[in-house]
Amino acid sequence: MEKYIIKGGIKLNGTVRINGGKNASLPILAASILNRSLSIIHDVPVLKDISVMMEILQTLGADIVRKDRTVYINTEKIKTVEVPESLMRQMRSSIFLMGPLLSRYGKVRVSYPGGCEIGPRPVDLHLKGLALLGANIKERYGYIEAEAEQLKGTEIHLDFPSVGATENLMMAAVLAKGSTVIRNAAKEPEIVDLQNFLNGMGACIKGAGTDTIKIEGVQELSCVEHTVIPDRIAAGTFLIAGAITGGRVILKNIISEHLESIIAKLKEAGCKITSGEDSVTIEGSLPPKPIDVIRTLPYPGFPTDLQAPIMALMSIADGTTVLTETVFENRFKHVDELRRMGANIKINGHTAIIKGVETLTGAVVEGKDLRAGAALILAGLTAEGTTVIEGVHHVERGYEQIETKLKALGAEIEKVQVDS
Ligand SMILES: CC(=O)N[C@H]1[C@@H](OP(=O)(O)OP(=O)(O)OC[C@H]2O[C@@H](n3ccc(=O)[nH]c3=O)[C@H](O)[C@@H]2O)O[C@H](CO)[C@@H](O)[C@@H]1O
Ligand SMILES: C=C(OP(=O)(O)O)C(=O)O
Repeated sequence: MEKYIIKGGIKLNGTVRINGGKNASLPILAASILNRSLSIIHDVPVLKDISVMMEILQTLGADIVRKDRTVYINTEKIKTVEVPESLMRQMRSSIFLMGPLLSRYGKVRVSYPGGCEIGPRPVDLHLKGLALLGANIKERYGYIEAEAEQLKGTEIHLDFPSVGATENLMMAAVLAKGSTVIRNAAKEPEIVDLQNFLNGMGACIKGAGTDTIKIEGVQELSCVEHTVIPDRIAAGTFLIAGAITGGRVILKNIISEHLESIIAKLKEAGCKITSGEDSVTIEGSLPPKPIDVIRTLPYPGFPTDLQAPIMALMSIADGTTVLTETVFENRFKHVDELRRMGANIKINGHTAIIKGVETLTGAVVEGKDLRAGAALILAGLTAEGTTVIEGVHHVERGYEQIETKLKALGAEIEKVQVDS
């Protein structure tokens, strides 16, 4: 078993390059199925979820080569439309295979996807949308099967602006006959990136980034070359690392517009932040000021993926913060672990009331999901003494070599192998 061991209390100082986004890369890799030819994708992060998606594509018959940060995928020889259950269960994003396979081959068979346990994560909106596009869907024996000789453009109104459903339906509609309109679509930057990738291969999509996306079906698609947008959640995490240590951190390769909601909250916490064209600098000052209210919301609201990290910061604020999680049912698994480190947090339904304490203290804790793990690393960076964090495999789903990057900023952090 691997663990992170952190000696806290060091102000971080230096520059970190933010890698291409996990959440942007995953649907884009799945979308490479659509062109039945070559996709060249730059700045694909080296992460567990990405290797699972590449393994799935390879199992389906795609040729994949990674050279450094660029992935070359040729999907000309896809030979099956069934994704093995063992791979489906490894992450939530395996559901992205449905739209492209159904659209391209008229058939798909997958099991229910896995992923972090942050509350129920149904796929009803994905399936409802695919059915509206004309798919005949059967859910039986733990599998979802969908068939349609030719998907047909239609109007889809999402009950909730689900990121994954918007992306899956965009991919499904690209080769459908006629026009599709997705209303109440999610507006996340990763959806704009997917639109740009798909349009790069010849799709005709407009409106990503707004709540109405229009897709005019086309018959054929071709090769594409694309660079994935920077990971705004990793960027937010490193900004909080600067804030929580009272340090000075410069992020390179970011799109500052994507960070507006987190930057606004970190300014409320008393941090000095300056944004350049593709960089941002944070200067933290301790103790952080409390942020009165934080509510997670779909983009451009405060991202649920930064809820746990900002809670770590507010644990040492000079006052009380009320933080409400509105996107996921059960995303407070970090709270008990932060309490072990001395945090004073009360939970009332979906709301956490965080009374800042003067210092956190090192303890043995477990990151039970990806962002919970990140929050505990952040807490460990500020805590007195040594923090041992279990659950490295969750963190590695979404952060590329986080320990190496934090070390380069001056942190005392090691990833160690421990006999379990
Ligand atoms: C790979 C990826 O991009 N993951 C992100 C994506 O996840 P994901 O695409 O799974 O998130 P969604 O936006 O779909 O989910 C938001 C909410 O909608 C619900 N829902 C979703 C689909 C559905 O069919 N039915 C339904 O009820 C979910 O249970 C959840 O409560 O957006 C989330 C919200 O910003 C982020 O936390 C994830 O990091
Ligand atoms: C919940 C997350 O990812 P996924 O949707 O891939 O589980 C995340 O990135 O925080």
